[in-house]
Amino acid sequence: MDASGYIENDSKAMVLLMGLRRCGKSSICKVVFHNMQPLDTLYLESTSSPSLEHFSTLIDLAVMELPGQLNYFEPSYDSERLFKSVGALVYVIDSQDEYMNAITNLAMIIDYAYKVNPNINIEVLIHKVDGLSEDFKVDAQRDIMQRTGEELLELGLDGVQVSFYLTSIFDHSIYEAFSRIVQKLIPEISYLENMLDNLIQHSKIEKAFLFDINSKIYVSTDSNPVDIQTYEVCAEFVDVTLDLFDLYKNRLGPGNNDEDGINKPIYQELKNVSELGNGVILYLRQMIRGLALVALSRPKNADVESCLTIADYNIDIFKKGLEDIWARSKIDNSQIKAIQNESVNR
Ligand SMILES: Nc1nc2c(ncn2[C@@H]2O[C@H](COP(=O)(O)OP(=O)(O)OP(=O)(O)O)[C@@H](O)[C@H]2O)c(=O)[nH]1
Repeated sequence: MDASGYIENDSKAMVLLMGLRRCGKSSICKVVFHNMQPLDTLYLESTSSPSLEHFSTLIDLAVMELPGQLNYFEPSYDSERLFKSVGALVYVIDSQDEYMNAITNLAMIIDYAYKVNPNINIEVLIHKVDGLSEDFKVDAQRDIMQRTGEELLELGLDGVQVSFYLTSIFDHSIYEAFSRIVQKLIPEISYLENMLDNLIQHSKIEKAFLFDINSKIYVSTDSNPVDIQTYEVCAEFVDVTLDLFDLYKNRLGPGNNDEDGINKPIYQELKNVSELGNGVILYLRQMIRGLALVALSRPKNADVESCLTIADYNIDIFKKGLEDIWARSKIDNSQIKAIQNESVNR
């Protein structure tokens, strides 16, 4: 595996989701990757065996959920192979429950994971914060960070980098956290950020996100800080666009028949532009591999039509750049595989 968390043999970045029982792992997977309504997770049954979710954005990603009751360190379980193939370890702590056991468990897992795979990203979700008051949230975060630091110090692991996120499935915080976790696994992330910076500078755009349409995780954004409300507006725009698109997607094309004379639907690129009551313009355009660019702009006194024409033109160029990056990353992967095969055959 390279530094960015790729599994050498199948070029997939793996995210491992762990935590004690009932901390919320399955709910996170269901809400983020299967669009389940948060309230419906109340009735989820306890997970008894590891489950795997695949999704393809600019990178192919796999999220594996390990059940809380599994003992990863018993000899029959090949933990070493598992941890070696992981790019990010996401550990979920239930902030509404007594969390000392979880912190001890987390420190033990970090100790093991870090020895097996020093490149692993350690990410901690302080989860279910919807039930906590603002003050309590900050206190819980400080307390969990401090206690984790102390546990790691005791194990001689004080140099290990651990990132913490406050999350809940009842708002957008879980998507924001997953976005940041996934971005760390994308080797081309700095190019993408530069390209988005260029795009917004030349197109009167205030903020742009590159969304994975299915999960609404953003795989990249420009370098301006992310304001969660802007993210929410853009994520909801993805939902509205998909709903509208589903209504019309089977439009048949007159004269667009296949060799058996059957009328085929016309391929339509996903695109939506909408002006809100406060003058904000939202723009969505399909890119490659399940990705969509969503941009927010406030043209104020400028001519909206000409702003959109310029944006269209620049987004065409951005899309070509994205196709180039994708083509290049495929070549790089196949070269790595060829080199690996060669060294195996020698
Ligand atoms: N308030 C609140 N409840 C949550 C949140 N996320 C999950 N839950 C609830 O927590 C309970 C346990 O969630 P699960 O997803 O089944 O937990 P799990 O970690 O997969 O549990 P095991 O499968 O036993 O390992 C469910 O009743 C969820 O509705 C959250 O963000 N806020």
